[in-house]
Amino acid sequence: MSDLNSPAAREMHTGERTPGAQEAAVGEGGREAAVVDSACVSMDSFSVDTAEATAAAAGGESKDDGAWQFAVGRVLLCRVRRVCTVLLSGKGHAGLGPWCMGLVAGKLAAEVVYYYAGTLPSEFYKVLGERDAGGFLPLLVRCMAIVAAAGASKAALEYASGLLGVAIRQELTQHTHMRYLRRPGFYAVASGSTVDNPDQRITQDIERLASGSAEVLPELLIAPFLIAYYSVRCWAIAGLFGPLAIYVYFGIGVVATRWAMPPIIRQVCALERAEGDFRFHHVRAGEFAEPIAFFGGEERECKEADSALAAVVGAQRRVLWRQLRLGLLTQIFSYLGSTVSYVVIGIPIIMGRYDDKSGAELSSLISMNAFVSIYLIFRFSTVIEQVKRLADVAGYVTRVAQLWEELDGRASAAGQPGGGRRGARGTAIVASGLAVCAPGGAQLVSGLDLEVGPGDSLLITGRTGAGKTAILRTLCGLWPAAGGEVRLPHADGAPDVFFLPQTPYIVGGSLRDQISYPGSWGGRQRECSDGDIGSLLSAVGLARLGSVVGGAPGFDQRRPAQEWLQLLSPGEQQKISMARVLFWRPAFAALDECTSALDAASEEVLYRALLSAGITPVSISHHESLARFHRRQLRLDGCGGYVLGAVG
Ligand SMILES: Nc1ncnc2c1ncn2[C@@H]1O[C@H](COP(=O)(O)OP(=O)(O)OP(=O)(O)O)[C@@H](O)[C@H]1O
Repeated sequence: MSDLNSPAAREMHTGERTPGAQEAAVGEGGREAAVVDSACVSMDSFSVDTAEATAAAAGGESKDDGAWQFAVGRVLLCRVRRVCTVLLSGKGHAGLGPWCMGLVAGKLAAEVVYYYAGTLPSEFYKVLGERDAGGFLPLLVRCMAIVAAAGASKAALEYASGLLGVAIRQELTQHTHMRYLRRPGFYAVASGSTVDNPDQRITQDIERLASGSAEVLPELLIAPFLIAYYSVRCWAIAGLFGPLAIYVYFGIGVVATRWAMPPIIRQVCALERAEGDFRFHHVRAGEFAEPIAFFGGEERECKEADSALAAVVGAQRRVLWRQLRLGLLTQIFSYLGSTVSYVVIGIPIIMGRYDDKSGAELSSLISMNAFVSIYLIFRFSTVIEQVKRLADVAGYVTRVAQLWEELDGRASAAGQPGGGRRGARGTAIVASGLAVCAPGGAQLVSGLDLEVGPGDSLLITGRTGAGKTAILRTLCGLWPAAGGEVRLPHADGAPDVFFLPQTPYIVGGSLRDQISYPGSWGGRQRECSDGDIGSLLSAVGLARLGSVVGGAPGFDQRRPAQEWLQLLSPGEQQKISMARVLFWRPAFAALDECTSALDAASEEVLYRALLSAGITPVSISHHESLARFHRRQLRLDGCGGYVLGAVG
């Protein structure tokens, strides 16, 4: 481990997670975080993990595999344990433990059927060898019934295993949603670059983890029972030498796969990252099709897409290469297994153990012996093969757990005292000595003293990049205050400031959903009636939208977000956003260039509607024409300083 904790190894740390966040996760994590003991996520293993991820992402192997295996083993085990804890304490299905146990019981029952199917050849050897015409027909009927039952149980078990995969996926995804889609983690993780492609981890990696483990786990769980049973049977027929030889053979297989598995986990992680980047490129190209077409940027997009594809293909090749190493081992192990079975069967025969048997009895015994020992070897081979699949599952466990750990870090960092603080509730927006810093640490505004009371509207201006939006982010709590204090007015136990971002957010759903988004706000629930929709559309100058959707009967007609985006121009999207403010009637509205796409007349209509609804605006704008709707102006100089005064 020491070489991996060296400064050189630490230099490889990519910033995928900050050590501070990691320590915070250890110290202040949630219920599941507590399950992961601190040793699991210590700085040592973290260094190894991120250094390795860097190497993997670069497609290189900079480290000694032995140390990597140790780190993977320790960290990975804790992550697996965490996933299991989530599944076993699941809320959605009253825990998946009974589910899993049911499937294991089913598999064991099916094994009884397979056992009887396996002994049939031995019985046929005996009946046919003794030319027993009377026994042949009943045996044939029994054979058909047993083989049909074996086929039916295999199909039923595949169905049950598929259902288990779906249940695991639902449980893990809901657990992730609960942690991801809430403050403070969502904004930081979704908008930052702390873990790559969180969306892919939630939508795809969890699914692969679930389907993979639903197939692998029951096999591994029944393995000890079957191995014990067939060991006893093998011992009874071939003596102690039989199971002993097979055990030694299996031991060699375990050591070999232990050596070949970790590089696959690492490459699966790198592949998933490349897949996520590739998909992101296409999602973005679709989202920005119009600007790309206006720019004539298709050729460049094609080059970028090809280079993202090249990264995926390269990662796939590396995974296949690592899998070949493990595949060679598992396949050779499987095929050599049949040779071991000949040894197990042959030695007792050569030693004269069955010399007293007739020809038919010996054929029957050899067949039975072959079945028992080959089945025991098959069970061991299955374990080794499942380990190969487990390597892929482990890659997905790593990616999903990394996302959880990042969310833990965010949650606990939010609870820790930072440079600034959020003070007691009041009736005004107050900033005292507020220092605003960008996540990289660059100071944007310092020593800001500000109080905006009801009716005391404020316009924030300054050159591009001066930190106007940064002030709103800090007031809202999306960014922690680097120093000083923030206080927000409260009503119904929640902040009474509606923050409207620079980019309008149009959701999928009905017109009623658009206007009443986010459904409940600031601890308030409000019915959005047909009358509300009609009057709000008129207030923001969007009455035409009412007729476009077909009047009141069309207010509840659901449309995908994409369709709304085609139906509404950027200016109309801003009007819809303003309709939301008017619908929720907050005491204050923080408006970040919310009328930037509107003509002056429409801007005036919106601001008059806001003021007559008694909403105090705190606006960011480059439009001087907006000054007349505000009492005071905060001018940022772009160097950390500011001037606050009356509009004039
Ligand atoms: N997530 C981030 N990480 C690092 N720096 C950031 C981040 N977000 C914003 N910044 C930086 O903070 C500075 C202020 O950004 P901000 O969005 O507040 O500017 P602004 O004054 O609102 O500009 P504009 O008039 O263009 O909207 C910018 O230089 C920007 O690069």
